[in-house]
Amino acid sequence: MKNLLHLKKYLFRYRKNLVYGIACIIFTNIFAVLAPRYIGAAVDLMGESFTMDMILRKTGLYVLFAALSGIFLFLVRQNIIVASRKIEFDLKNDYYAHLQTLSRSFYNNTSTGELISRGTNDLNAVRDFLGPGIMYSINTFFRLFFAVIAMLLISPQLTLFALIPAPLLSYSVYRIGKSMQKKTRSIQESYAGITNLVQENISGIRVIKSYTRENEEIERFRKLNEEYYDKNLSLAKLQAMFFAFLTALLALSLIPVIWMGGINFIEGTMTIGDIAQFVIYVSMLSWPIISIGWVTNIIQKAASAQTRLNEIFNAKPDITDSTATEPPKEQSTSLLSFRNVSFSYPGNETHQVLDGISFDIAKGSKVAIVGATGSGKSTLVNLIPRIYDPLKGSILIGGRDIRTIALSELRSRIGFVPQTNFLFSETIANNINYGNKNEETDMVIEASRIASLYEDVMGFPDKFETMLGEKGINLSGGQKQRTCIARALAWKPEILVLDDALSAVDTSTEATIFKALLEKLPDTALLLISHRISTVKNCDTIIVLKDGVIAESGSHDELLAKNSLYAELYNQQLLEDEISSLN
Ligand SMILES: Nc1ncnc2c1ncn2[C@@H]1O[C@H](COP(=O)(O)OP(=O)(O)OP(=O)(O)O)[C@@H](O)[C@H]1O
Repeated sequence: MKNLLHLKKYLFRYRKNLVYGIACIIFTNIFAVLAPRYIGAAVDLMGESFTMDMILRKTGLYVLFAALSGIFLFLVRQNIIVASRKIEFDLKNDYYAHLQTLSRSFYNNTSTGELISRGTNDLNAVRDFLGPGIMYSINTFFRLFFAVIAMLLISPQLTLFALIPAPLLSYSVYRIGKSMQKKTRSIQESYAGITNLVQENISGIRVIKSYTRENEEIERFRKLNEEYYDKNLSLAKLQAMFFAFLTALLALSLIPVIWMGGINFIEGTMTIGDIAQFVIYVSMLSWPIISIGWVTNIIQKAASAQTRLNEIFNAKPDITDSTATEPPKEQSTSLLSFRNVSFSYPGNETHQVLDGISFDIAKGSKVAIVGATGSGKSTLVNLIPRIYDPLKGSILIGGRDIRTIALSELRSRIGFVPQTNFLFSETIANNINYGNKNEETDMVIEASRIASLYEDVMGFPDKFETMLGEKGINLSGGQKQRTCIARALAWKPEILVLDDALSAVDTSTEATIFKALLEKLPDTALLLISHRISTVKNCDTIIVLKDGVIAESGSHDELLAKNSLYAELYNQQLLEDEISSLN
């Protein structure tokens, strides 16, 4: 329950709405409880000599009070339900904004379906508590308070009889509600499973098709969908029983009132009007009494939903932004320096992915990183924009430890093209211009020219305004990679990192892009991860990684002269090229 305390700042923010809402609850109940008095009086008049005028006056007053109660009820909803929607709006924004702050390691351990389910189902449960939950709790309190006073004024004995079934009514609703809640939770879990499957299948549609697994995937979906359907049906059955049971229980709760009221009438201690008034009060109390059980469930559901939301809200980014403006650690002529950097992934500390990495990169120099798959190349470059922080050692830019540079500044100096590219369902121009706040068409064109993308784009009917499908599905693999490179170039970076970002581009296009980079961006330092020696050999320095350690480094010629790892890689590729040219 204490998890719900997280909401107090939101409740405080909309305190005006809540206070007005509570005031309106008091008024709606005062008028609602006063109204039946006029029905009682009208019924009593009918036992005496009366005129239509007298009856009309009483019923007119009833209508007036009922209308006033209705107006205040409308204002209650206007204030409390509207406040709950505003809080839901703020919570959703805060949830999404918080997700944006979390580090890569958080996303490594949390599935997308889980995050979507928390941001929708759990948030809805919390909203139900803030709106109907709070509204019905306060309403129940005041309705009981005023109605019971009115009933006690007529007959304390009959009040006691009228309230006898109340605890049973509340408890039954609570128990059945609990069971409904369990079923609802299970439905939500099924739904999250379906969401995950659909999302994964649509993203992986190419793999599914190429392995002709369509029927298996359809069957997998059918099974999950069937499970979802069965669970929904079971809940619908329980709900149908629940409402039938409630109606019966409500009808039964009137029996003691009519029975005791009848005795009192015969004894002459109560009038028919009193009994009519009482019956109205009992009916009037039935929903608030039911809502005690219902609201208890809403609160419990909201408490567990808020616990799950708090797990996300309390998750802290591993990478914290720096506001420090420390002076440079060392007077450096290098743009980028690694100083004895070691790293292992969170949760897998026994596996040292990088060990004692040290090197320097000067402004404008072109450096390649090569090595066998899994040797730690991507991990190394991921440390530069602080996707992860090193466990030991430090990384410096212009002599400043990157942990002391504001993340926005650090990342604005780096153009990063990761191994797995990602494009938004937007126009090509907007994708290239993604990192830049101002539209600069010239820059988009220039970047696409350097990335050898310009001619391709000009061939599309809508040119730069061509809309991309999800993840750029309507582009070829090479076009996607080049669009991602253009996006990084449009950022005008000091350091450009290409992590195997040209793997889907043919050798001659790769060479053209490399040449353009040299010509157009002479001051940009390039860190290029590639398995293709034909490109790598043109770099000023080549760093060869082996099992997370720098095995050797130097220029192409120097490394060939060493006749070690790099030479082996080179000879192997020469051989592969020869074999493929023979085929
Ligand atoms: N998110 C992660 N969590 C845990 N371990 C990881 C993670 N990413 C990579 N690794 C591990 O770190 C090691 C280095 O991976 P990395 O991706 O840096 O290699 P790489 O040299 O870039 O390989 P490739 O050439 O295949 O891209 C591998 O053993 C890999 O299994």
